Amino acid sequence: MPGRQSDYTVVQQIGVGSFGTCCLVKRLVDGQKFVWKEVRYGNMREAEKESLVREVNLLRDLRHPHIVRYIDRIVVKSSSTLYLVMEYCAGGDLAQLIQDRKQKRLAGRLNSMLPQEFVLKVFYQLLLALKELHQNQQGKILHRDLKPANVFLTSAMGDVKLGDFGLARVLSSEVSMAISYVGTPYYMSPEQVAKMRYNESSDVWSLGCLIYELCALHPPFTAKDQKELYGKIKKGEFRRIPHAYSEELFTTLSSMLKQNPEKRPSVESLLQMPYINPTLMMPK
Ligand SMILES: CNC(=O)c1c(C)[nH]c(/C=C2\C(=O)Nc3ccc(Cl)cc32)c1C
Repeated sequence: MPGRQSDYTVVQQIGVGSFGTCCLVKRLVDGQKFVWKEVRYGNMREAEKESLVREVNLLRDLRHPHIVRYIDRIVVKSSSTLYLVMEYCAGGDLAQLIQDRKQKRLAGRLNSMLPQEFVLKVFYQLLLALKELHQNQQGKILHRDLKPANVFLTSAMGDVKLGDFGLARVLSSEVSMAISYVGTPYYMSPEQVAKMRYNESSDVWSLGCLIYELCALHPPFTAKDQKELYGKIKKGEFRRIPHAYSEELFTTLSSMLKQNPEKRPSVESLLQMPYINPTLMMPK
């Protein structure tokens, strides 16, 4: 049964997500911390509202260790606002972590780079999350907005959970594009630039961009404006990640950033790589 706003108290605003404000909240009955995200549906068309309800019901039923758990939903009709109550991730998001490391590098501090062991852990856990979404029993879910700000840490340098997804599919393409790409669309795939269909291999492209950025502390394609960025994405040239990271990892990322979606590795094939999947390295 859906909860009520009065079941929670707002502790503080902690971010502005792609669909609205994020607040740290406490459940009054037990003091447990959660995050709720406001989704203002007042300006949505009827069809969008109906698919939003279907999408939230689908996401509510997802249970996976590397996907942020949807806990509850609260509808406040008077303000046409949906509050999605979700699992609290005390480590914040990967965008903050990358920003912190960039500050360290600018300050000339040593060890500003993220350890390869941590990068590979994030790589593996996000592959498991994408596998769960793409092979979901109730229908394939594409993330469509995989980026550091949508990946959350359970603690500092801890495990990661994928959040803030699926809703982009609900909204009409112009609305979701407008909201999803409030910032610069660094992770947009060549097929999205060409306004072609988005599919699982587009999520693989975005994951390749994300893991590249964890290594280089900047995306593979950067530009001063969107036109230049789209040109670079279509050209497909990018520098090697720092040599502190293995040739194996750079080769894998290069395969994920292939222009032709059909040439990119699948999530399944990436999970079969022993250097990524620790369960494959266990002694027989
Ligand atoms: C400065 N921000 C933070 O410290 C922070 C922390 C500790 N957690 C978060 C964000 C979330 C969090 O902790 N759980 C979430 C579930 C879904 C979404 Cl879209 C966001 C979150 C943030 C933004």
